[in-house]
Amino acid sequence: MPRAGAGGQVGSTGRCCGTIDDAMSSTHQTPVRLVVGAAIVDDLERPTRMLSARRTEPSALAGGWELPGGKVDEGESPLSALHREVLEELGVRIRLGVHVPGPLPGSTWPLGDRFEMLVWLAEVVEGVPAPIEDHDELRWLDLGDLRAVGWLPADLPIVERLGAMFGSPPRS
Ligand SMILES: Nc1nc2c([nH]c(=O)n2[C@H]2C[C@H](O)[C@@H](COP(=O)(O)OP(=O)(O)OP(=O)(O)O)O2)c(=O)[nH]1
Repeated sequence: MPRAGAGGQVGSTGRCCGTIDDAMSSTHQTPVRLVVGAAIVDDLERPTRMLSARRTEPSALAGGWELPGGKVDEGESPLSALHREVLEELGVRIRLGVHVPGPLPGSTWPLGDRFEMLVWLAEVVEGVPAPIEDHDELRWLDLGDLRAVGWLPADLPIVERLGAMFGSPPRS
């Protein structure tokens, strides 16, 4: 699996190519915007729980649970964006684990028509997560019960994959 190394700068994903490096050094071939998300676990080496966050906006997505993260800004690398978003939203610094490959070219996960997401495992190295921005509640989920919250629809395949990675497929 790709390591969580330094990434190139990117503003959109570009669907042409087949690797995460392509997604991370896109040439803006489509209007699809790149989003990054962190599957934050309690311990990267021996995970037992994963953090979920409940969105507050926009109204169409409010109340849905998701992975902390957000859009990659123009001229920003995906990994810088992920660290920035997690710090802004939860007030914590993280250490990244493996990339969680998605099904699209560039190893991204589809989020409707307008967004694609790169996902990494992560653990907190400084601070205690709090719903500072964009969320009104955080919840640690047992890895065997990842479906305990109402995930945004686009997150369900990601959660399924994470459950398989953790060796405990989520209950339906
Ligand atoms: N962060 C995140 N966004 C997700 C997930 N699932 C999902 O469908 N999305 C959607 C919601 C949004 O339409 C889009 C990401 O936008 P965002 O609102 O999180 O990005 P952001 O924090 O940079 O927000 P903003 O500054 O543009 O307001 O992707 C997920 O697990 N995490």
